[in-house]
Amino acid sequence: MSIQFEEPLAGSYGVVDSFPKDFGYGVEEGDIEDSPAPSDSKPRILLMGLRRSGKSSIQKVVFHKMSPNETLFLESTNKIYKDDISNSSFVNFQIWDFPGQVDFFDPTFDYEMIFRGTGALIFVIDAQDDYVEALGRLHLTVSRAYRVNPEINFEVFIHKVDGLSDDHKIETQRDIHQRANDDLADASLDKLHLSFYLTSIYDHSIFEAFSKVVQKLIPQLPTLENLLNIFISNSGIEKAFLFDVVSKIYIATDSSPVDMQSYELCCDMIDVVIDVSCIYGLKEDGSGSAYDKESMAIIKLNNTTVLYLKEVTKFLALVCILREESFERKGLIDYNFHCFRKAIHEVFEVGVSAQRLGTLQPATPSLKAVTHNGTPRSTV
Ligand SMILES: Nc1nc2c(ncn2[C@@H]2O[C@H](COP(=O)(O)OP(=O)(O)OP(=O)(O)O)[C@@H](O)[C@H]2O)c(=O)[nH]1
Repeated sequence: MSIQFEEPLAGSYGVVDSFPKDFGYGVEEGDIEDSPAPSDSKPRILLMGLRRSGKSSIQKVVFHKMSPNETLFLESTNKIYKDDISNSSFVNFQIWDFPGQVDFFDPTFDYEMIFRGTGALIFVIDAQDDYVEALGRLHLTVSRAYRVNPEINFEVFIHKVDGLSDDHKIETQRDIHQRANDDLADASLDKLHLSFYLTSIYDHSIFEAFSKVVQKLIPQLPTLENLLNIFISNSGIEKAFLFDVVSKIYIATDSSPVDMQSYELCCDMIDVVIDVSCIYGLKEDGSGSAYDKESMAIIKLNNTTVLYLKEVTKFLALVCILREESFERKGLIDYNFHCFRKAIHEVFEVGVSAQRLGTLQPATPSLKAVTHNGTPRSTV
């Protein structure tokens, strides 16, 4: 990998001469848009938890733009609801929303089949309720799933924390963490790792948590982070997120720490851009798309910060936060962005070709392979 710094422009910024091209798969290029994965072989993200813990609300708010208040009227889920979101999103998964009363001892419930093709299991606990029963159910669920497929990422959403004070949130998280891990230790399941998140549909925490869940399932994540690091350090940018536009999940960011405010700002920018584009960007007969190759936006804030959004792929947008003085070198930023965009396309094209040629050797061969929009797909 070589990066050239352009001398006269700025001491510390430069032109990105080339991004790394060989990402380990090293095969011919292919078409990024075709070869969709058959829907049943897509990896699953399971949403499980007790009744009324908030599973359907999470799925509707994150992937279907439902406003949080509307979830008050959601009916209870009675059977497994499979939501395939890959037509509109980079997130090429099926989200399976389970009814709260799922019974592992019911012979018609084929949990072996379900867990075998699962990438992540999200267990939702209602933090506003007594969570003793939920902890018992969590233990039963994860221990069953782990025995069938130890590759699953186990994620616990301590949900509805909007009703809790800051102290109470921390105490609840500590208590749930402690009890859940004690239960696992008692069952000699110390290797089973649980990750915990405090979430609410009434703020951005649910999008942030889902971002982290999805990132763990993207085999190219280190490459994407590396590309973002190279891009921002050569362009004088403070923070950059690669967003899945439809869900506002960020699938990668540079390695500087994420602060919630920056993330919220970037999410809000996507909303503004898509809303304005829907109103004023479509053709007179209503045809066209609110998000396409031409999509880009610049928002200057009153604190000398600039937000810069640009289209990367059909599903992805780059949103950057930078200072006004750095934005004076817009030409340089745009040139570096051009190289960055090309590299991102190559990452996913290479993945698709490898899959087509059957030469891909992902980190966990039993589960992950790359699909047309870049996310892993099950090979079971
Ligand atoms: N305060 C608060 N309420 C929430 C949150 N998420 C969901 N809810 C509410 O919780 C209630 C239950 O939500 P659902 O999404 O139907 O729960 P579920 O887990 O899918 O329920 P079942 O389908 O019965 O398993 C609804 O009234 C939601 O509005 C949250 O983050 N905060």
